[in-house]
Amino acid sequence: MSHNELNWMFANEFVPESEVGAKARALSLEHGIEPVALAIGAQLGLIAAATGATNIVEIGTGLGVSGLWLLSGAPLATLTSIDEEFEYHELARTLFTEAGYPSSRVRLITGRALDVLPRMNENSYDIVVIDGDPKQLLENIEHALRLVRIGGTVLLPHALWRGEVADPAKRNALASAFRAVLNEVNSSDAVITALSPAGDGLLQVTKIA
Ligand SMILES: C[S@@+](CC[C@H](N)C(=O)[O-])C[C@H]1O[C@@H](n2cnc3c(N)ncnc32)[C@H](O)[C@@H]1O
Repeated sequence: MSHNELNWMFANEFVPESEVGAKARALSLEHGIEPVALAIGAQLGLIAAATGATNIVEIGTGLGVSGLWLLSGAPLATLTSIDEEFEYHELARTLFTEAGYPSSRVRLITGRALDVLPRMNENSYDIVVIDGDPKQLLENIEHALRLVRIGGTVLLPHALWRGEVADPAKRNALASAFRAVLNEVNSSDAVITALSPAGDGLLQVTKIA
């Protein structure tokens, strides 16, 4: 195994997950949902804490693994999380409650992201996490950059999409869409960007203008 692979595994296994988080992760896998990697979860929590986030939006609740990490860093924040699956929201609600987060602070909106996002206020949120349908990545990024306030951050787990983004031989639609997003934010003067190779990649984009 290469040094990079060892570091990657160590960084992922180094992070302790809460009891409810581990339960949500196990349940997610049972339901065929891919939760964010541990290292990504920890990074979401850290960014929520470091930015003093009070208003967070998430596209793709799943059973709440990423949401629990976000709230672990900003326990007083309000999380608005969108998912099209009502059953997932029912389970996620139970898990958020079990973790001690009241329903007043976890707003679960059941619906399709592209129906819900246009109704949300622009320049209003500290963090927007995009973890919904990757086929709608370009539209979701556009909405996320609209919703986040100046100084706020858009977070994109899976930004390296299964190792395909870094492989120029992979030219399928998803790999190309992720590459297009990376190129676009990299060349924009309106944002500051960092790309972490942890998990399946985490793109971090802070809006500065
Ligand atoms: C990768 S999972 C999210 C995992 C979650 N963030 C976590 O860390 O546990 C993607 C989620 O997006 C939801 N989803 C897929 N397409 C969607 C759409 N068009 N609108 C809203 N939610 C969608 C799926 O139901 C699924 O729960």
